[in-house]
Amino acid sequence: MRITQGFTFEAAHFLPRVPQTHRCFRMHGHSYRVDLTLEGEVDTATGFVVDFFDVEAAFAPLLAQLDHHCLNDIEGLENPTAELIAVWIWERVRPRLPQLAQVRVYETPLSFADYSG
Ligand SMILES: Nc1nc2c(c(=O)[nH]1)N=C([C@H](O)[C@H](O)COP(=O)(O)OP(=O)(O)OP(=O)(O)O)CN2
Ligand SMILES: [Zn+2]
Repeated sequence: MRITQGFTFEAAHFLPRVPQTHRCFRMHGHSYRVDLTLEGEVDTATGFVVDFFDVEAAFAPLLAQLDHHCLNDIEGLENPTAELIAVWIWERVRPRLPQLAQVRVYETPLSFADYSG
């Protein structure tokens, strides 16, 4: 069974490694969405793979770091592409939630990156 909990946050960023003529070289913002997918057996007692509340609690400190911040200022996110944000989240959430199977980061409603370790 796979379950998914979604989160949203607002953040500024720029992409320092694209050409200066690329519009993403300039500071701008996105309404990001993060989907955390967890995989496992359904506990017969609770009916849960993992309690969604536990997913929220595990992600809360990261959400606080990301929301309404400039992502480039965050350690490990100096080049905050959707791909590298997904890796950054994976590395910090997986130790708390070993059932984590995928991190999906939407930079726009139509553009996202998936990471599964
Ligand atoms: N593989 C990736 N490509 C791009 C990334 C990325 O993270 N991974 N990021 C960007 C920029 O952050 C850019 O800001 C993306 O957003 P946007 O310019 O809004 O892209 P849209 O295509 O939705 O813009 P429209 O205005 O709707 O055309 C670029 N590439
Ligand atoms: Zn961008």
